Amino acid sequence: MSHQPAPFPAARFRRARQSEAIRSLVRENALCPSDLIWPIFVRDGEGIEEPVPSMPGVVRRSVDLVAQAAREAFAMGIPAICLFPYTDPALKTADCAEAWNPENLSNRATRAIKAAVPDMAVMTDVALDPYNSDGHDGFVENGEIVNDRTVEALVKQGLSQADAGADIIGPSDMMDGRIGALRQALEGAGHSNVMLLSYAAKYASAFYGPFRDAVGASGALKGDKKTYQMDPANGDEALRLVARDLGEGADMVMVKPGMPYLDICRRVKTEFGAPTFAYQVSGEYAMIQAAAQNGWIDGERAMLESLMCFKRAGCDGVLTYFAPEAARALGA
Ligand SMILES: NCC(=O)CCC(=O)O
Repeated sequence: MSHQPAPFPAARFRRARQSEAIRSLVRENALCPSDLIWPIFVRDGEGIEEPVPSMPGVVRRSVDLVAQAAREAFAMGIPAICLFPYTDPALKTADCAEAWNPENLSNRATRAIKAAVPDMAVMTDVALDPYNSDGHDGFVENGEIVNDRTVEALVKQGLSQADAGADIIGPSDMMDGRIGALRQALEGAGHSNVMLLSYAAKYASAFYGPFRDAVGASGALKGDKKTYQMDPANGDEALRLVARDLGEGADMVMVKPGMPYLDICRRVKTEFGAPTFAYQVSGEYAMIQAAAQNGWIDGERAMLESLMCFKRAGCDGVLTYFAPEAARALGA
């Protein structure tokens, strides 16, 4: 910015901060429930809500209660929900076949939500980790996570999700070439309106720990995900990945985790101007909740501040476990 402010006292910046009325007039960004995508955990059974200990306030819900939660969230102005299945360990195999079972938890939950709240957008997760006995997002051969055979499986998984009624498919696997393969397959199967929200810049992060508890993947994972998820030291690479995924047919892109990566969000938005989302991941959620529960921070203020900062960094929206709480705090 080359513009120089007038010298003091002509310029007194505190004039614009003197009251809530004035502050609201000059506020540069706004946070609303329509900015939020709510990730939820689905489990088997009926009438079950089971707390996730490492994510205070978050539960795993059976499909019937997922539909009810979706109805309530949509009534609060939250436009989209994102499904993550807690898969029975007995269904986790090396061939990951449960991932494209039309009757798997994610597909059943999608159909239940679309039946209960047809106007709510349902987003699903494309990656093999919830179904893989090795806990990885791709197939493991001789200790290596193989790319191209995994992409073929991801396409089957994505198509089964689109067939179940998903509006937005979110490939979170970080294999190379999956966006183009999915886009081509969706077009070929008559799903040309199904959107791809690419987890384009997904980092190999320590902040995913509580999520792995929530989906029951902590025990299964052998090794780490550093050969496919990004090195937290890299920024330019994120731009190359976003360019690649937009070029292959992604409609929207994501940066993940969120709070430690706001510089990446800003660079992506400024460079491409595409719909840009951040994922405020489980570890970020858990840190705020744990500090609030200890009385160390004001939980509601910290939540709203963290979400507003995503907007300021250029994000069009945020995936956050706080979605319903934030919508309530925003007066929905
Ligand atoms: N594919 C989805 C995730 O890995 C979520 C991570 C988190 O919330 O920690």
